[in-house]
Amino acid sequence: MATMPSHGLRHLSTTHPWLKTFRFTTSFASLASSFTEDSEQDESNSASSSNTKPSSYFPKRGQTLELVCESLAFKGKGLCKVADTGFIVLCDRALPGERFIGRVTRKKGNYAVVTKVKTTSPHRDFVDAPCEYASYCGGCKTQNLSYEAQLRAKEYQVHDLMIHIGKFSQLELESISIMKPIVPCDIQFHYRNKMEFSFGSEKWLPRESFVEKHEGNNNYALGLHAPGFFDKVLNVNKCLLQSEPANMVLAAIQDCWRDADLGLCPYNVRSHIGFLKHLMLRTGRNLKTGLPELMVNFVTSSYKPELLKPLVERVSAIPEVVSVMNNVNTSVGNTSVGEVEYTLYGKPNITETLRGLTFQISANSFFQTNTRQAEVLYRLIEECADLRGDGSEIVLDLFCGTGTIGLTLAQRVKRVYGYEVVAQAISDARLNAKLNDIHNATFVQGDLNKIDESFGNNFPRPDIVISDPNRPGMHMKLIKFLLKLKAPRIVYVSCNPATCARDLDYLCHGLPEKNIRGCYKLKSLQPVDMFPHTPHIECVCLLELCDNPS
Ligand SMILES: C[S@@+](CC[C@H](N)C(=O)[O-])C[C@H]1O[C@@H](n2cnc3c(N)ncnc32)[C@H](O)[C@@H]1O
Repeated sequence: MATMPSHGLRHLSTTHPWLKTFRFTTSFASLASSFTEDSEQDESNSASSSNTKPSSYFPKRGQTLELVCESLAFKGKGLCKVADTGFIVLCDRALPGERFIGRVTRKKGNYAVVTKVKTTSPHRDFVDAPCEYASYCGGCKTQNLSYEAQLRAKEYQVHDLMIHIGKFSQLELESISIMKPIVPCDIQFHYRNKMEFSFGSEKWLPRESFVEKHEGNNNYALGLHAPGFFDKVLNVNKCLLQSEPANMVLAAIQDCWRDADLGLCPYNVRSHIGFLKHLMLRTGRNLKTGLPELMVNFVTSSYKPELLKPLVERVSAIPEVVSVMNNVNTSVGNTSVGEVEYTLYGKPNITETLRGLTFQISANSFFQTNTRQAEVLYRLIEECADLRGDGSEIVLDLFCGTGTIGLTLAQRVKRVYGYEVVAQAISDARLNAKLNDIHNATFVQGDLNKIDESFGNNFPRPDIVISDPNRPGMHMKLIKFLLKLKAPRIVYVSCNPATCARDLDYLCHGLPEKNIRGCYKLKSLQPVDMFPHTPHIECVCLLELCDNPS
């Protein structure tokens, strides 16, 4: 199989007529194009659909509207309807119940995007945001909403998407309890084990504090990109989502990196000149003591260890820091994965435990970002898998990453087969199997968007398929493969309820216009909150093969 990662959303926008008619439906399910990251593609589809269905109402760009936010849509945007028209507008940082004046900034197919000009009456469930950057930072968007209200909004979103995109009935979802209440995250701050900050030569400042343009090092920033700005960075000294020791590292670096004597300058994403690109902080756990251990990863545009030396000395003095890495990325792109990686201090990886197994995490390997809630998620997956435990079953782990799900099931099954596109993740998965003395797991690198007829020849028919794709969901080729494979049970783990609903629809109801028959029944759907204060929602879905597929 080829190994080029690709995005499977193209088929979302072309095969679903609802995408073209959402003007006439009421909920954010109809705004699925805005739920996806490949919005360029979907925008053009929505725009062309607006030509085919001319609307009687469309606000003008620059027009101000008085709006009330009804609910939260994908990416945490507030969904509002223009009074008397039902026309849908989306507004970043508008929260349910909030009445506000919004200015139309963009028309997107059959809906518009507005920016908030002024709140006229606040939203329901208001709480003070503990983070000083909460109003600007792109990471947390709903810190001002009580956690209970955040959970309600997420649950409502999944429910609505399952009805409008998944085409499941309210009766199915509610009366026979297919949809379970969302599982809350018991820790709502300091839950992230990985944060990536950017160095920038242009500090982003909120309008009210923008007095004059700062020159020289005063304009340098280390933090998170302000939403919508690829070149401006909001300087942050602390992030309430990461661990306390990670905040100590961030503070230590902030304290010294601008010192002119050090000769350090951030990489400028416009001129492509400069040295420091990103700072990645990963928190793991010391297996002997159970205490946190930290990896600090400097991503730079070239290899100049002498320049990093003062920073390395500073952070390695923090007892929790056991690894300082340098990923050298010479490309003009903004990614943090280097072409070459150097260990500047300590060891090249950190460790973590999950479901009783040990995992080694390197700078660029994928690992669930909320370890504590991943325990909950994996327990739910295991419950859905409902293994007999007699070592007779075969598990197919699709989109296996570093093998974590498959490995946590391996001890109770005959064999696990894992597929994943990233080569490094596959070598990590094999290493993790060895580390845990697991010998019945096979991990194969391959692109699941590019499977052909031969896919499936190298493993026996599985009893259970686990599928955990990233946000674009499953490619139609894979859906067709699964419908042909007819494994008795599929556990679908999703981080995007919109594409999840679409894939469940295909697997359960088929696609009659393409002569594709669904053969699964949705038995349970469990939303899980892995990332409080952010718009992200995880779902664990159990599908069982129908006796008599309709
Ligand atoms: C949400 S992660 C799940 C990882 C893993 N199951 C876990 O729980 O840690 C999705 C994984 O799918 C992989 N992936 C994305 N597109 C893929 C493709 N086309 N073919 C195979 N794997 C892909 C990503 O590299 C990533 O590791």
